[in-house]
Amino acid sequence: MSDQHEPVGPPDASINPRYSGFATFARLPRLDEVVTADITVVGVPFDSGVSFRPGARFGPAHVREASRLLRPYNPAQDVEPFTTQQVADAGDIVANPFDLDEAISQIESAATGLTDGGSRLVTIGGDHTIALPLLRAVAKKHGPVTVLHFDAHLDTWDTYFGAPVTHGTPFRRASEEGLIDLTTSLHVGIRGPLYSRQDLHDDARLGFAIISSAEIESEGLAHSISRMLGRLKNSPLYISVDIDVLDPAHAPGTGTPEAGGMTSRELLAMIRALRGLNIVGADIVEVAPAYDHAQITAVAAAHVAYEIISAMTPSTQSR
Ligand SMILES: N=C(N)NCCCC(=O)O
Ligand SMILES: [Zn+2]
Ligand SMILES: [Zn+2]
Repeated sequence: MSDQHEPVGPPDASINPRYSGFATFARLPRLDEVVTADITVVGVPFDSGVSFRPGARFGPAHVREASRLLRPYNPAQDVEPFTTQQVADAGDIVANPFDLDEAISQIESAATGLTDGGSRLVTIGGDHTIALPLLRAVAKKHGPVTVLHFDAHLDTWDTYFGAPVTHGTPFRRASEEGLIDLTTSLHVGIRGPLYSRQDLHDDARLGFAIISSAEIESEGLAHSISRMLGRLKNSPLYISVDIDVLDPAHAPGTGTPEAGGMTSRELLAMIRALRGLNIVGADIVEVAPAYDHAQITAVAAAHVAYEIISAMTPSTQSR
């Protein structure tokens, strides 16, 4: 935590209209306007890894725009995430749209640079490919991490068109590379058709347990939360939220929508339950504004990021 300096929060919305000015996440200061940040929000406008609808490269700008309405006090977690600690927006990481390998290494090195001073990253994508370089950066610092992955999709497939690095494959690569804890990692919200039964066997072998969307419905939210917490233990936790974990009614603006998903209320409740765990980083990916309506998806993503940042906030007002 940055001591000596009072945190700079968002400007007062009753003095500066919240719809004016450049969009940073939650109207927070830019990283270059503060001395250091405890939590850094960064965008990765990259979607060259998608298998279906493109457009998640425009996700960061869309989520920032919708995040203008967020307020400083989060009653659901009883925290002031922007007062207790310094949160700042680092802008966007440059990722080459024509060279996937270069993009991946640009993301890894930018993420490494942004976290070298101890700041934790909350990344807004971008398609799910970006989770791989982000996990590489996180595992360099923390060793293998618990991955808590909210998604309709497993994203542990092997290749698409022979390509090993895509938005459907980041967690297989991460598992193979030893970036994740194989005994504690978990998918939440899985549903929909697969390529074959084998997908589930491979997924288990790669280190993931599953709380499906159907299980949340049949067993209830409280049961799912306790199953989730039981699996996670207390190793360093990385949270990856593919916004398509939400039902298309709650998140139409995404590239590979699947019917029968979670509500935003359920997702926010599951994230709030992570408070107090050792969250070392997070991403929110797959927001594709071209398919969004009335910012439905972007509002959900902004709130997901806000709840994650709140869950990362120390409870004691330690300043
Ligand atoms: N990561 C996301 N959103 N989707 C992966 C879907 C891969 C497929 O086309 O089967
Ligand atoms: Zn997905
Ligand atoms: Zn995904």
